[in-house]
Amino acid sequence: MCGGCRNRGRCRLGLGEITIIGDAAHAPVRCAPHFQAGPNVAHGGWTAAMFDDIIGRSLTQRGLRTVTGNLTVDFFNPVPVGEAMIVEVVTESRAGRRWTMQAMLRLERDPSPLARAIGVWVERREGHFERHEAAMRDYRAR
Ligand SMILES: CCCCC/C=C\C/C=C\C/C=C\C/C=C\CCCC(=O)SCCNC(=O)CCNC(=O)[C@H](O)C(C)(C)COP(=O)(O)OP(=O)(O)OC[C@H]1O[C@@H](n2cnc3c(N)ncnc32)[C@H](O)[C@@H]1OP(=O)(O)O
Repeated sequence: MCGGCRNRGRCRLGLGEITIIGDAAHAPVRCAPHFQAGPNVAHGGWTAAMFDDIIGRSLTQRGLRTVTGNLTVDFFNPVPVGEAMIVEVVTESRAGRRWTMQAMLRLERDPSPLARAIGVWVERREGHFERHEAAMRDYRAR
């Protein structure tokens, strides 16, 4: 679970446990009603956040310490609210600290993709978050 929900013990985005199979992964997801945009349709930001979280956590579960460098989402069809869906993640390539990842979202019982994400995750250098904290302390002291 990400830092925002860990203490609550419940993923507010509605994302399930990730299963890792080699360099791929999959997870059950369900868009919570409070992310509704159009009638019974998920907000596009939910779809992007869901992909970001699932891909990022799948890399964490594989023992990689990464941050999202970029993320592009293609929306093929409306994403329903409250419906059981599956996200499937694959590793496209790796170059140094850069991991190019792709993921698809689909209904649980239908193989057609509703949305696709492609993005680059960059392995963090030691002290990544500490450097950020220090930079923010300097900024606030200005
Ligand atoms: C949502 C996921 C939750 C996952 C939580 C999981 C489990 C929780 C358990 C424990 C919790 C503990 C810790 C939690 C840890 C992480 C979770 C949070 C993840 C995030 O919080 S995510 C937030 C959004 N994310 C950012 O906040 C990134 C902001 N950014 C930067 O911090 C820097 O920008 C950085 C680090 C990306 C690079 O900086 P840097 O100085 O280390 O490295 P440098 O610039 O030299 O780049 C090295 C190579 O990456 C290439 N590269 C650089 N930037 C790129 C880009 N944008 N796109 C494509 N490629 C890029 C270069 O081209 C070069 O490639 P090459 O080596 O081939 O030349």
